[in-house]
Amino acid sequence: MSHLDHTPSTPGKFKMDKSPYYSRTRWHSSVAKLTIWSFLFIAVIFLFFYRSPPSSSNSDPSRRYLTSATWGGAAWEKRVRTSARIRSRNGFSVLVTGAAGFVGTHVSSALKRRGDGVLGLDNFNDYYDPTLKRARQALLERSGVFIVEGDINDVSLLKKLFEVVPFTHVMHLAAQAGVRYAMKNPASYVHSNIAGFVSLLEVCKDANPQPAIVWASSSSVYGLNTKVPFSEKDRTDQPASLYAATKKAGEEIAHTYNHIYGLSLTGLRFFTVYGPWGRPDMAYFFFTKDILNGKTIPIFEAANHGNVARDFTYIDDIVKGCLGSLDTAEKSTGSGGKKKGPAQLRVFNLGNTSPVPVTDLVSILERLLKVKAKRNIMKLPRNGDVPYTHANISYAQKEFGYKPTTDLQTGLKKFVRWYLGYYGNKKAVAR
Ligand SMILES: O=C(O)[C@H]1O[C@H](OP(=O)(O)OP(=O)(O)OC[C@H]2O[C@@H](n3ccc(=O)[nH]c3=O)[C@H](O)[C@@H]2O)[C@H](O)[C@@H](O)[C@@H]1O
Repeated sequence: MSHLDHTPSTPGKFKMDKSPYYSRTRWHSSVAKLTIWSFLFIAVIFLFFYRSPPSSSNSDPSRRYLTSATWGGAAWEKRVRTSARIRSRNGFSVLVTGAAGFVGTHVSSALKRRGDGVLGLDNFNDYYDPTLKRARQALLERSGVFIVEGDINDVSLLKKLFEVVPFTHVMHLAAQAGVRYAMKNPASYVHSNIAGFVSLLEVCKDANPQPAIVWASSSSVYGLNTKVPFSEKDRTDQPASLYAATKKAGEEIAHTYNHIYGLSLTGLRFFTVYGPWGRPDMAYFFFTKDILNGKTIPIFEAANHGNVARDFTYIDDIVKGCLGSLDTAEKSTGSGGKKKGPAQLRVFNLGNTSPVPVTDLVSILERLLKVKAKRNIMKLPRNGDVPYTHANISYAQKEFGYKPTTDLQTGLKKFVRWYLGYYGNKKAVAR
C-alpha cells in the first residue's frame, strides 16, 4: 500500500486511489509532456542564438555585447542616415567606432561641428564606469550624433551600417585600452584589438565604395625601444605588454589589408592622451580622484630612483591630429574586395613632444586641487609599463601641419575644471 492510499479523496479535485497501471500511464504521459516542452524550450533557445549575429569566439565573455545590442528597423535606419548626413561642401560621412569613448566623443563632436556626417558605434562595455560613456553619448546626441549600440565583431551589424550609409571614412577608435589591465584580461585585447579590427576591415574591404580608414594605434608599440624621441622609423618589435602587442599586430594587419585589398589606412600612435571627459583608468584621472579623497597614490619610479615620464598629450591636440589625418587620407583603391592599384598606408606619432615626469604631474594636480597628495613612491612594476615616452612628430607636421599647442599645466587645468564640475566635488573648490 502506498502512502497515497492514506490521502483523503477530495471530490472535484483529484483522486489518489488509482490503480498502479493508471499511475504508470499517467507518469508516462507526464514524462512525454515534459520531453515535448523541453524540446520546444531548447528549440526556442537554439533559434534565438541562431538568429543572433555571428561571433568570432563563442567562449569569449565579450560575446554578451553581440547579443544584447538591438538594431534594425525603419526608424533605426532613418536615425542612422540622418546622423551620417553630410552638411558641408566636400564633407565626409564618417563611421566613428568607440564613439562613446574619450577620444571618440571629442573627435565625433569636432567632425559634426564642421559639417561632416557622423555615425557612432560603441558597445558600452564596463571596462570603466559605463555611466560616463552614457553621459558622453547624451552630449553627442544633443549635437546630432547617433551612437549605434553594438560591437565591432558583429559583422552583420557592420554590413548593415554600410548598406544604409556609403561611409567615405572610418575613424576606428574602438579598442580595449589600458596597458596594465592586459595582464588581468588578455582575451579582451585579442577580442577588440585584433578580432574586432579584422572584422571591421573585412567589411570595409567589401564595401563599395571602400572607405578610407584612420585608426588608433598607440605609443606603446615602441616598447623597449631606447632611442628617443620615438620616430615612426624606429623599431617596434619589442612590445612590453600584450596591449602594445595587439596594437602592433593591428599595424601589421593594416599592412595586409592595404596590400591585398587596396584599403587606405592610417594608424595613429597616440601618446598618453588626457583631458576633460577622459578615461577613469588613466593615472591623471584616478590620481585626481584619490588626492581629493585623501587616498595614497602609487607613483612609479624607474631603476636607480629615475623618473618615469610621459609625453602627455592634450585631447584637443589629438583631435587636430585625427582630423588632419582624415583630411589627408587618400581614397581606397579597391572595390567590392578587389584591389585596383596601390593605396595609401601611413603611421603617425601624435604626441606633445615634451615628456613630463609623473611626479611633476602630481605636483600640478596638487596645486590645481589645492590638496597635498599622499605619495607612495614605488618601483615600476613589471606589468607592461615603460619608463619613458617621447614623440617625434615631424612626419605629421610635414603631412598636415601637426602642431600641439597645449602644455600639461594648461591641459590639466581644463581637466580639473571639468572633473569638479562633472563629479561636483565641492570640497576642493571650497579650499
Ligand atoms: O600612450 C599610450 O600609448 C598609452 O597611454 C596610456 O598608457 P600610459 O601612458 O601607461 O598611461 P597611464 O596609465 O595614465 O599612466 C601614466 C603614467 O603614470 C604612471 N603610473 C600609473 C599608474 C600608477 O598607479 N602609478 C603611476 O605612477 C605610469 O607608469 C605612467 O608613466 C593609455 O592608458 C593607453 O591606452 C595608451 O595607449
